[in-house]
Amino acid sequence: MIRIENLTKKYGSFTAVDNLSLEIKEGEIFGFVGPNGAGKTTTLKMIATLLKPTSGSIYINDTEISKNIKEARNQIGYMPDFFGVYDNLKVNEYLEFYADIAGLNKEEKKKMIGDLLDLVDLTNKVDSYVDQLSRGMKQRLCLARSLIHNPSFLLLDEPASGMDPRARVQMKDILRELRKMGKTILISSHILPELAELCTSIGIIENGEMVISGTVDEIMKKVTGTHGLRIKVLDNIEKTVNLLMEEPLVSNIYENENIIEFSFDGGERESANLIKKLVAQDIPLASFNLLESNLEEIFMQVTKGDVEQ
Ligand SMILES: Nc1ncnc2c1ncn2[C@@H]1O[C@H](COP(=O)(O)OP(=O)(O)OP(=O)(O)O)[C@@H](O)[C@H]1O
Repeated sequence: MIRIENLTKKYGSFTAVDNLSLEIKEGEIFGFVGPNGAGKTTTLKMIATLLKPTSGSIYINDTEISKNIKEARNQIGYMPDFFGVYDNLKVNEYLEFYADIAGLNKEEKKKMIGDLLDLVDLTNKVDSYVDQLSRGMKQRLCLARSLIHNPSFLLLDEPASGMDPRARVQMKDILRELRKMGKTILISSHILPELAELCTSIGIIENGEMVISGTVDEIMKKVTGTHGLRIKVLDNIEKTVNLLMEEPLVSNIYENENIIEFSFDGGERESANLIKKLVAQDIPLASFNLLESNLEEIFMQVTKGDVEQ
């Protein structure tokens, strides 16, 4: 568990992180979202023990990190937003270098590097020069490096930035795999919809302050009071619309061919009940999704300071 209490970082008289608190439970993927310059990198660096907070506390499993920096570093894997330059270094040499720093013995090193190359799908690039890798490959190598000492917590600063859509999907698959392996992950991004489908919780930061945090569902409810849902039905559209009109949690129904969008004032349990009802009425439901565009709107809304906290 990572817990941050009233964290503040000042650069001279400028406050980059302002009294920030958050908690990330074990096994979560927490999305840390905010516009450029919001204070994400500064926060991640403080958790990674690379930057000293001006005030406030950071706990890893109930131990304040400044009390035992070595132990905190053992537990944390940090992937920075910029990848350094490594002239004349091959992929395996690069990972061996970091494995040596982490103090792995020969056998551990061989196994760990093999496993990590497999995880990030770079096994066939083991003899390539790091500088000659594509951007996506470099990002994946950097992720592998952050995992070399087998940390429980991962801090990833914009891991998919600059990647093409295919590479982003691949990065997301790797992150899901890491979650299955039991890692707790904090991932920063300035793109909210990209994180929404991956993360268990989200915090939105602006001007160093946490504007809103919670599960995607909770945030949607806090901001709009409702979610936007989109369903696709193969036929029986009129019957579906009539059924939806009878639902007290449904409003603003909009229909376009066999796609129906509506606002829904309920949580996941209520959504599940709605699906059950529709299917029980023989509605051929082909898909049922949360409207992603609403997340964009939320981000725009909260980062304009429109939201009451
Ligand atoms: N070493 C520094 N000295 C002075 N100001 C700094 C320093 N590092 C960061 N800042 C300022 O602190 C603020 C927060 O920066 P930070 O890099 O944490 O934001 P960010 O949310 O990670 O942004 P981005 O998405 O652009 O990476 C910015 O206004 C930045 O200019």
